[in-house]
Amino acid sequence: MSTVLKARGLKKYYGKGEAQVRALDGVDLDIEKGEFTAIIGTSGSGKSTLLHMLGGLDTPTAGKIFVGNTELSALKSEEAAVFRRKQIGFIFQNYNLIPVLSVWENIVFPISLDRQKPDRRFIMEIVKLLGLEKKLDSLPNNLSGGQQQRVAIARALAGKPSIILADEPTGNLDSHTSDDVVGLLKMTAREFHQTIVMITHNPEIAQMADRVIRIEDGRIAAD
Ligand SMILES: Nc1ncnc2c1ncn2[C@@H]1O[C@H](COP(=O)(O)OP(=O)(O)OP(=O)(O)O)[C@@H](O)[C@H]1O
Repeated sequence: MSTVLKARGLKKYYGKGEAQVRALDGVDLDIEKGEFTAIIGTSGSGKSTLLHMLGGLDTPTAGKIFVGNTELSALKSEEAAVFRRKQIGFIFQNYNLIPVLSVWENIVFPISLDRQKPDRRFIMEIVKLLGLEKKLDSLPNNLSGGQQQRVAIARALAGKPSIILADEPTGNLDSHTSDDVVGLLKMTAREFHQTIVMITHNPEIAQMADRVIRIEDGRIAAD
């Protein structure tokens, strides 16, 4: 197994003095290729902060993050954005689809930002696995929550990133749809050898993971 994502001495402090919040307070973490990791913990424990740091969406107060052999935390913001779009797919609770673009356009949008050609054959494979082939011309608002999240999964996978980071992706879905969506995510990621790190409040969803990490007060409390 090889490590695809590594954090060392990761800290994120917000504010100063009395009002300072230590959202992350020294996290060391190694994520292996192909692993499906769930991150659990109470509200405010630092889960989203950790995920955002791991994906380079925000910069740490201290510590380092490596994606493969690249130190993400050392890249300048424009470099980091390009690197991120190639290596990391994000899935959020609120889907974050663009309402005026069709399903297909949403799926290929991050690829078009880098002026690359989408691999249509590969994306159609994902679309079929996710059961979206009849929805490609629809607008996101005409889809159910579960369908919208499947579009967000297809978008995250479309650029063939090595890592998928998902922040409470089933938070707006009923339990049956949640199981389906995570099952599909797990299946597609396995098919394409991708690594998943997913925040969840749902114990059933956490049970579907290979590894469960509990965050408490900005630190890893159990692994
Ligand atoms: N931009 C910010 N400015 C100040 N404090 C912040 C900021 N973002 C997060 N925090 C604080 O950092 C701590 C960790 O927040 P974080 O969102 O990482 O928790 P979480 O475990 O993801 O919570 P939830 O499960 O409710 O989403 C909280 O105390 C939060 O209030």
